[in-house]
Amino acid sequence: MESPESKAPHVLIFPIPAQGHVNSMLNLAQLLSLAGLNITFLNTDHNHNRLVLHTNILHQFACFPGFQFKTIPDGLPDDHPRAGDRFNEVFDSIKLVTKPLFREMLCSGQLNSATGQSVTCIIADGILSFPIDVGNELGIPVIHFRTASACYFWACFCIQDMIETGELPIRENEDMDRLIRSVPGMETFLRIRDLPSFCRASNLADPSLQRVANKTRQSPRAHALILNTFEDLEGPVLSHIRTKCPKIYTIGPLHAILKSKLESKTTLLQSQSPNSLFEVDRSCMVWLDAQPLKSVIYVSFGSITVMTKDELMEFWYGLVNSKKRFLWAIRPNLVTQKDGEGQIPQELVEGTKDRGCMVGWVPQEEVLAHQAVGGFLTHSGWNSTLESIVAGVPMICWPYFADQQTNSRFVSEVWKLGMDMKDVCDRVMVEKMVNHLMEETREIFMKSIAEKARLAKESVSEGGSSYCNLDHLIKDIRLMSMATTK
Ligand SMILES: O=c1ccn([C@@H]2O[C@H](COP(=O)(O)OP(=O)(O)O[C@H]3O[C@H](CO)[C@@H](O)[C@H](O)[C@H]3O)[C@@H](O)[C@H]2O)c(=O)[nH]1
Ligand SMILES: C[C@H]1CC[C@@H]2C(C(=O)O)=CO[C@@H](O)[C@@H]21
Repeated sequence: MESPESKAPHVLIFPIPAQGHVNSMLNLAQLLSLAGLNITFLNTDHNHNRLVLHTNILHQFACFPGFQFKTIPDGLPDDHPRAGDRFNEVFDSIKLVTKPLFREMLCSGQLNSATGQSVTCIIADGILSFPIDVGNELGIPVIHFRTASACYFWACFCIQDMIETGELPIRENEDMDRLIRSVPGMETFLRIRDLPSFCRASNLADPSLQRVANKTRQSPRAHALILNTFEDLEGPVLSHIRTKCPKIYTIGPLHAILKSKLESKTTLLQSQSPNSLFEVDRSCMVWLDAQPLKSVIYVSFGSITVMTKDELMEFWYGLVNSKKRFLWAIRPNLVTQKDGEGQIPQELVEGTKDRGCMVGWVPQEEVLAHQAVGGFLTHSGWNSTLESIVAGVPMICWPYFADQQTNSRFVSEVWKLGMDMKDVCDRVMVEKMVNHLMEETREIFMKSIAEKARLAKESVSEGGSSYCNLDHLIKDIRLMSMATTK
């Protein structure tokens, strides 16, 4: 017999094991916990250990009696890099190892909440479809949460149409600046080079292309779709997505809505730390404190970008030659091949000593909010893009893969929040772009990003679209749980 308490919603949250997915899902987990829901956050063993090692995450969630962490293997050895160039291996391993365990965990009741409640709703990463199958089998509603942008989601949704109209696969010697016609709403600005990176495959059977196209088309099977975006940013594209997925909860920027909800809860706010899988080096904040207002370009390529040593050197030379101050987060596994190894040229050593600061991993939200930061050279990961918008920091985009190619087109051409450097990596271009952003075009970009920052903050404030949508989502989850435990 179910007790009345068993009707309290118990939400299982399950991200794929990547920083950009884990941190936005953790933000959502905290928001739902604040609303009094029981939450189980299912992380891979590997990432859970990294989170525990580098953050105070256990302490941060300890105040929520209905919250628990559970872990599941991703099937990979601990020393696997899990970086962008090898992420297919992560997906293969999830399919082979994690998928059957996930089903088993739900069937066996291992994922019941701390108080014994069974799962009443699953919020699963939108790039995975097996949680929908498991949910259907067990009568548990599943909500898809796609952590990337809506513009990318829509481009992925249209891959099948691009194939049918012959726009894909991209032909040899194709003009990458040719406009794509089969993504409704983007006909006037979306070029081949701006498509999700997986569309660059010459073979339609390419596993990454197949995955992203197929999984995106599964979202209408979910009870609803959560997107970490806001209506005033991606309204037009959201209208298109709504024709396929009518129930969409736009509740972003999640980091900003969480911050605004925590503002009145001083003790909780104080215990917050970045949801980082890497060790945060705070020494850069001391360095930033000593720099003049808006003088620093912050450089980071996120958590899974990899580049060659030669590419790194082009960025380094460009930054030093620009004569601007720079803060560069260089992850330990950012550089793949050990090409061009040798001594660092003296001019780089000197230029960095005078004007630069290089660390492994920074507290990015704090860095972007620092008064010394005037620009962001980014890989255009969606969290970074949203964090930059909220902080009002214009961007230079150097997309690496996935949604980043599309995000950077929107940042530069649609929203006019910065410049796109995609497919180019040379020191002269880096220098030129940095100088443009930090000097010539600075006022224009600052004005447009300040307006977007205002809209973002409005959306997460009481009465704003994301604020209200989060309330609706919570109500929906409560209703679902009453239906599932009847
Ligand atoms: O030194 C650093 C660098 C990054 N971050 C944080 O790490 C996150 C990075 O996320 P994101 O910008 O989204 O990049 P990725 O880590 O590359 O995220 C993956 O997941 C995102 C969400 O799906 C996608 O948009 C990206 O393309 C994909 O690569 C952000 O919250 C940053 O604040 C830090 O805290 N310190
Ligand atoms: C590792 C990448 C494969 C696709 C994923 C994604 C998506 O939602 O499609 C976004 O960015 C990347 O982290 C994921």
